[in-house]
Amino acid sequence: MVKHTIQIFGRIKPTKKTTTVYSVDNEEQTGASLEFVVPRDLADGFVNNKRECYKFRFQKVFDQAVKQEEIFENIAKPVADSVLAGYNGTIFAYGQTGSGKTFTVTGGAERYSDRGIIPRTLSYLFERFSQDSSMVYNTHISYLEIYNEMGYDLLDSRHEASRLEDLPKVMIMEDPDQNIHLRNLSLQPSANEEEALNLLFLGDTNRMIAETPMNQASTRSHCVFTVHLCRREPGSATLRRSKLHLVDLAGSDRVSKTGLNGQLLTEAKYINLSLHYLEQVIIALSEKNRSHIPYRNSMLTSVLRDSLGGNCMTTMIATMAVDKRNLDESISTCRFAQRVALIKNEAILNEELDPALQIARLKREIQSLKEELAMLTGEQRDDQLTVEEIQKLEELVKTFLDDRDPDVTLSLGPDMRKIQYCFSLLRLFHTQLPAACPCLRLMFKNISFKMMIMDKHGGGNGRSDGSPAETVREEVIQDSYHSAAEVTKLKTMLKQRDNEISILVKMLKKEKKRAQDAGYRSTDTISADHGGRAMQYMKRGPQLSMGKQEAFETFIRDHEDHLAIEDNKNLLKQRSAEARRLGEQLNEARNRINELKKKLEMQRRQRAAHGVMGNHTEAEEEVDPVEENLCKHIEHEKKAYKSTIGCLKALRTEIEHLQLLLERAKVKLQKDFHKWWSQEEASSVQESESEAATRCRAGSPSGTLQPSSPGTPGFGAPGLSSTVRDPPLGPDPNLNSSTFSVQDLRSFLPKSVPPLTAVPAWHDESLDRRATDFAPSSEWRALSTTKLSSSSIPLTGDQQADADIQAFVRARQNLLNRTGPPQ
Ligand SMILES: Nc1ncnc2c1ncn2[C@@H]1O[C@H](COP(=O)(O)OP(=O)(O)OP(=O)(O)O)[C@@H](O)[C@H]1O
Repeated sequence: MVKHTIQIFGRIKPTKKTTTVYSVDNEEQTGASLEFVVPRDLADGFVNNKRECYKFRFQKVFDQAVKQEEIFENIAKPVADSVLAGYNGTIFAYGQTGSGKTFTVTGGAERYSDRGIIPRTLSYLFERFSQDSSMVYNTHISYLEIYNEMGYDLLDSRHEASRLEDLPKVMIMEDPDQNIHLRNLSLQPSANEEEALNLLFLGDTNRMIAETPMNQASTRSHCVFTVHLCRREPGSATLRRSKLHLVDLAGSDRVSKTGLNGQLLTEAKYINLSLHYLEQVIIALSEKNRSHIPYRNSMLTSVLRDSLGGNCMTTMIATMAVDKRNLDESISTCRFAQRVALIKNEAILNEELDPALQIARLKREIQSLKEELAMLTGEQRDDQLTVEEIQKLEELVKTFLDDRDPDVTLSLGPDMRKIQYCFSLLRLFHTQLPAACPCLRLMFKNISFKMMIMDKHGGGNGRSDGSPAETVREEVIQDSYHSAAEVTKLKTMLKQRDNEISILVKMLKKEKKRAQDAGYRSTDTISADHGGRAMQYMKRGPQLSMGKQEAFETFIRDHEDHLAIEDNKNLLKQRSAEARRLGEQLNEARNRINELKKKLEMQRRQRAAHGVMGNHTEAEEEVDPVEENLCKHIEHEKKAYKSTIGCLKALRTEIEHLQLLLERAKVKLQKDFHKWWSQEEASSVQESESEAATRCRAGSPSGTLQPSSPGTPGFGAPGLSSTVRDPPLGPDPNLNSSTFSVQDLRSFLPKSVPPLTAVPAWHDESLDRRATDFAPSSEWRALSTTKLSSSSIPLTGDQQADADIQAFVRARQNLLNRTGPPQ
């Protein structure tokens, strides 16, 4: 058992704004300290108007410039090491909204170097597994989100969550020993780093997609990413299970300060309540002689029960923003950390026996002891070997004979019946070999066991003793007498299978092409696995119409993440090219090694042949310089090969991460766009309605307005719900400006008015021309200078298309107002 107080670290988020006066001292003997100096006038009613200095102790404080790598090395690596040793570990980030919790735990969304604790820890763990061949490791991942006191499984791939409520709900269960179990939380196996990172990505994407429209999920919910580890020595019945929780808590901002109301206030209360219960648990744990710890008050404290005052090595990262306006929140975060530092945990090695394995091992031991006893007491077993036993022995002998290793052994245990049977098999084999020639003997070792048995018994007229060896012999004889009909039948079957395969290949190709056509992303940048989720999300919405697609492209160009995405794309291309180059180098090195090996083999054979001929001299027994040289060369090539593999592996990890970042950025763009688009549509409707109302009030239904006759461009058929405010100025000169929506217009029309033609004759070219000409520059400038409203665009009469065109023009106008036309 290891007694250990919770380790607390501070991390300060970089800022360009004026900061409060603070100092970090990491040189103190007792750890580190963080001190805030608050001018007395500012302190009034602010934090505590009696003090000017606030000093807090930490294990270490990471100031603004500290990079993710250092955070991982100092904070996460020691915890990961103890998890590898079999202890439970938890790292949780606590701090106000926007102070860098997600950045620290998961990482930034822009650069590979911004990878946070989770991806780095996964990378580290899998690297350690690969270095330790004495153990078998098994890893599972779970990802839980707690929002408004409800748990959700972020890794459920069966669900296409568009809302948080669509995700499976996770329930807390407690067994009689008061152990907590999370029902419905899936544990996903991950055999390597890539799979684990994919799970992280899946969870993060689910979290992002399922965000409530009103607020960012990361601010309002707690997330617990857990690595479940099981390790054992091969064949051992003892296994060690450990868990590593990596926790990104909701923002700790105080409700009173946030000025929220309505739904947000309810949520904030929940969050504050769960963080309040967390604080209560922490206070209770830091008080001596407290017998009751109120873990059950909230889901978060129930889940973290082991991490707080239990069997776990726990570390807290207090994240802080030090701009002036955040001073009081930072001080409150530090105060919380000081209380956490008082909590003592007792981590124990989670070792257990695998009952199934233990039983099997004991059974084997009993059997072996019985056989040994029988041998020692002379009580030989006289029952026959079973068919399975005989088959197993024959396989053992075959493997033994096929093995080129001169030190190979044949272990049969103490059962005399088995030993005798194997001897008889070996004798059979031995009598077939020309005794004088060792080379031939070696060659014969590679002759299949089946052939050997057949040879021994000649052309099938031997006596059948019913042993498996005999059965094999008979099978072989029968094989040779296959009738022509049988062969034809087999050939036909083969052909059928070939046909089936070619049909399947064609289908696969078609499917692949379809996926590529539909794909938003380019396949050279995004791996198939990673793309799945984002594609699902994109497919969920309706296909973008032309106008919307245009707006989307413009939106992307103006999006704040655009530059970062472009940078990452370029970096990805660069890295992919490097990876290709390294791959080619590897192939070349492999070929060179194979060539060298062949030469070496040849050299050895020549020398051996020399020896067999008997004309070798003493000198030839010595080390052959050619051989030695070849060996050195091979070693050298192997080293280069290994180091290239190392580089390629690192590159692969980086490429995968970049792919994930791009994938996530795309999902975010898509989501932001849909949100923005619906806002534009809504305001468009609102505006047109208010304009119409103004005109109605003025008593001027735009007197010149004429209901369109069939074939007249500009107005849709009754039933259109789009928001055509003005008749088009363009193609139809007969129509004057009007500011009616179609609904308004319809209310003026007699019921008997015949339906208007939905798609005017000029529509196609005109719209197509617009769609293609809408490329930046001329059209953009024209639009921006003439301040075109949606009414200046001729409409199609198609409800969906018209709505899109209207919204698009508005959106474009807004963008222009915001950013100016693109050059
Ligand atoms: N150490 C850092 N270096 C660079 N950027 C940072 C750092 N810490 C945070 N940021 C940036 O600050 C912004 C807010 O950070 P983050 O989302 O991690 O805050 P948070 O505490 O998780 O907020 P919330 O409570 O809303 O989830 C992000 O854009 C992030 O990239």
